[in-house]
Amino acid sequence: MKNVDLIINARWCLPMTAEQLVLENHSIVIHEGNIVALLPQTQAEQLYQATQTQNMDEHCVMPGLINNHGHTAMSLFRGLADDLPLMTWLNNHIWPAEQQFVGDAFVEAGSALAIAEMIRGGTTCFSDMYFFPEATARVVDSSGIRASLGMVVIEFPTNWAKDVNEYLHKGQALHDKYRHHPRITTNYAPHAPYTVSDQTLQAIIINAEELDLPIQMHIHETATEVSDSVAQYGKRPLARLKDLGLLSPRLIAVHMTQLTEEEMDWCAEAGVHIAHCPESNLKLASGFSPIADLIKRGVNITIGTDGAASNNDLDMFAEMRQAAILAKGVAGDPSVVPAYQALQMATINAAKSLGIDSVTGSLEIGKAADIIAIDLSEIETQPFYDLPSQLVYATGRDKVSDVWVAGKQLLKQRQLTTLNAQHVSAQAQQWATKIRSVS
Ligand SMILES: CSC[C@H]1O[C@@H](n2cnc3c(O)ncnc32)[C@H](O)[C@@H]1O
Ligand SMILES: [Zn+2]
Repeated sequence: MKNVDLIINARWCLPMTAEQLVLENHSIVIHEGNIVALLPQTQAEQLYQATQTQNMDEHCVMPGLINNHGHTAMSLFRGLADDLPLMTWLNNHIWPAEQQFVGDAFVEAGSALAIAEMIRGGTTCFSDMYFFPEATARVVDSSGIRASLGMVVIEFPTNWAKDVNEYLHKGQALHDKYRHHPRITTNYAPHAPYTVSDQTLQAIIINAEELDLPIQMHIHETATEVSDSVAQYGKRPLARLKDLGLLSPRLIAVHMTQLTEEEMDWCAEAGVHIAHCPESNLKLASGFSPIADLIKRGVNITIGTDGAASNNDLDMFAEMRQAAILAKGVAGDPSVVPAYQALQMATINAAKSLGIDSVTGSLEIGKAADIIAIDLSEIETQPFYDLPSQLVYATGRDKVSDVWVAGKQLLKQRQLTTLNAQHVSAQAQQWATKIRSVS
């Protein structure tokens, strides 16, 4: 008998390693944060002795979800400015509010709120793009979640940095500080084609190559972005970025709602990843990303919620369902984006885009134990025929009962274990009082 830290016995297990592989009555054996075995429960009982055993008798366990694009601290702006198109929302509401309120304390409180919501919704890893990422990093560190934090660049002065040099310098400092952290990685995060110059993008491409990092950027979010670029540069944004050499497997292009056939071919040829944010795109009426056409070409599609100021939640279960359903409507074909594919987008595809698929994104021996348990015993998930279908089309985030990241339990029977829910809520309410009083 081998001694191990934890065994999770699950009625159903969806490891996300091979299409439609559903394991029944299996055990996930975890030691020092990693998965050391995944085998039938009867065998596990003979081979391993665990310090702790968790029986998930009516649950499905699967890899934690990866929210591949968001602005965590913006959770404090949830509901501040709704029902507006993107540029009105940004220019008249969000950017002025950010100028007034965003700082280290705001980002720490907003990140705690967002991370608490994500853990309760089964998200074990997120990719972020926001100011004061060191404040987010502190909450990532203390909460136990996993994250890829953006080294942001936006070419106007903000409370975070006054010019490009300062943005790049502060980004580099973040990278240096966390380069050996077991759960924090970094990415370059130039905001958008309309806020970052050619020269800066060229510098970012070189830096990303040197540090071997992904680059995330809002691209082709709206038709206005595309027509403005044609007026300013004589090119659509993607053509401009292609000429600069940005299209590569490093790039995670966020949104991509406006795409020609030729542009989709470029993405496929260059190995560009896409962070599809269907709810944010729908709410801002930005358009729809043609993900079924992109998938046909072999483009790796991942899913993000975007910030809670535009979504207005960080619910990856809702986002998976929206991605699957919207794709069918846009393609006029119900067979596109079946449930399993939506689950892949929210797990292994995102891990690949972030360069962390050797660590997370599926339940496999040697990977970190980033695991969620979903209770399938309730009325809403009866009867039961097909596990992926049930998870995407019938289950909600409220059915996530338990969450582990690197083997540490962050949610236990729906209770947060590393964040104080009352304190997080109280802080958010205090910020709202302040924001309300001056808005
Ligand atoms: C450089 S930090 C991120 C920056 O992006 C803003 N933002 C939030 N959501 C969106 C979106 O959907 N499109 C473009 N920009 C967005 C956020 O407010 C920060 O200023
Ligand atoms: Zn965004």
